[in-house]
Order: sequence, then C-alpha cells, then structure tokens
Amino acid sequence: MLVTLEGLDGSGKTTVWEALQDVYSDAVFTREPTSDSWYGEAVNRAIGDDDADPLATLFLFTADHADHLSRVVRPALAEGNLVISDRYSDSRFAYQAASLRDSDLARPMEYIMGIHAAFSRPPDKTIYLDVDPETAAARSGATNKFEQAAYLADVRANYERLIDSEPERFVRIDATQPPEDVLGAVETALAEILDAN
Ligand SMILES: Nc1ncnc2c1ncn2[C@@H]1O[C@H](COP(=O)(O)OP(=O)(O)O)[C@@H](O)[C@H]1O
Ligand SMILES: Cc1cn([C@H]2C[C@H](O)[C@@H](COP(=O)(O)OP(=O)(O)O)O2)c(=O)[nH]c1=O
Repeated sequence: MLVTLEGLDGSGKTTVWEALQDVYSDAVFTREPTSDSWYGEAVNRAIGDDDADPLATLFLFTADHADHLSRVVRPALAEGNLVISDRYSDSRFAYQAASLRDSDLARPMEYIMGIHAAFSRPPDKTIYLDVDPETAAARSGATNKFEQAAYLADVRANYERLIDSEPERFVRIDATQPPEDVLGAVETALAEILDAN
C-alpha cells in the first residue's frame, strides 16, 4: 500500500514522516524530491535557481519521480511493503500547476496529470497537512521561491482542487495544531487506513 504525505512547505510533513519511522519500523520510508540520486540533485539545483524555467523544472521533478518509481516505490510495493512517501505526484499537480499558471499551457494541472497518468502509480491514500500560506511561509523560513506566501496560496488552492476531485483518497489534518497533536491525528488516520485495507 502506498500512503503519501502532502502539504505546503512548513506544514510539518517531514516532522511527521520522521516520527512515523519509530512507529512503523517495517514500512519503507521515502521522499520526493529524492535525496539519493543525481535526478534529485538536478531537482535541487532547479529549486535553488530563481531563473529556472518552470516547464523544464516540471520535467526534472517528473524525471526524478520516474526514477523513484522504478528504483524504490514499485519494488517495495511488489514485495508487499507499506510505502510512506514525504511528497509524491500531488506536489507536482499543486506546485508546478501554480508555477505554470501564466504559461502558454491552457490547463497546467490537467497537462501535468496527463503526463503522470501514462506511467505513474497513484497513491492509495494521501494525508494532507493543512496549514494557511502565511504560517507555512513563516515556518519554512521563506528561503526559496516556492516558500513565499502568495505562491503558497495558489498551491493551496490547487491542493483543494485535488481534494475536491478525489475526496475518498485524502485525509485532511489540521496542521496548525501543536506538533504532538498533528502527529497523534496522523497516527490515528494511518491506523484507520491500515485497518480498512
Ligand atoms: N505542528 C507544528 N507547529 C509548529 N511548528 C511546527 C509544526 N510542525 C513542524 N513545525 C516546525 O516547522 C518547521 C517546518 O517543519 P517540517 O516538518 O520541516 O515541514 P515540511 O516538511 O512540511 O516543510 C520546522 O522548524 C518544524 O520544527
Ligand atoms: C516533490 C515536489 C516538491 N516541490 C517543491 C516543494 C518544496 O518547496 C521544494 C522541496 O521539497 P521538500 O524538500 O519536500 O521541502 P519541504 O520539506 O520544505 O516541504 O520542492 C515541487 O515544487 N514539486 C514537486 O513535485
């Protein structure tokens, strides 16, 4: 089973993902962008480059996803593991659709979803850590172009579109709560997901 954690920068995904490793010690914990491949390194260069072309950046993130799928996610699922990924395809649908909002693409989110549909493996469930853009930008330190409140407001609206279109896949958690309460809510949600599976 593939469970993903999604949310704005600073929503607390990584904090939760690290804490879950103590609870679900048999699960495979992974993340996007990947942190152990040259594709991930290329993505990180694009994140740090204020002049990076948004369409080229989409394809770098998507290349990293293709490598992540073939090297980590599909083999782990084939062995029957629970896979928990800190960010996954919804990050592209939300972030790159916002970056490409004023591009020549008529419907950026649909375009990005179409690219993924041809080869990707959708998550079974997605835990969405919901936080307002101002809190997200403040917590993340607004150190890169993706961490600005105005941009994150667009990203958040895109996440809402995704949740509206597939409400059964998403579990929304209020991520403005203290960290221990967020973790407790995620653990409860995950236990219910695994029970129902
Ligand atoms: N629920 C929370 N309340 C307040 N601060 C938090 C909470 N969760 C995480 N933080 C802090 O916010 C910052 C970003 O958290 P992080 O887990 O890295 O978020 P993300 O991976 O979603 O960007 C860190 O300094 C972390 O300690
Ligand atoms: C996976 C992914 C991340 N991103 C962005 C979100 C973050 O600003 C940045 C790095 O992701 P990440 O390292 O997960 O940052 P954080 O822990 O702060 O949430 O890349 C995209 O724009 N598209 C994607 O497909």
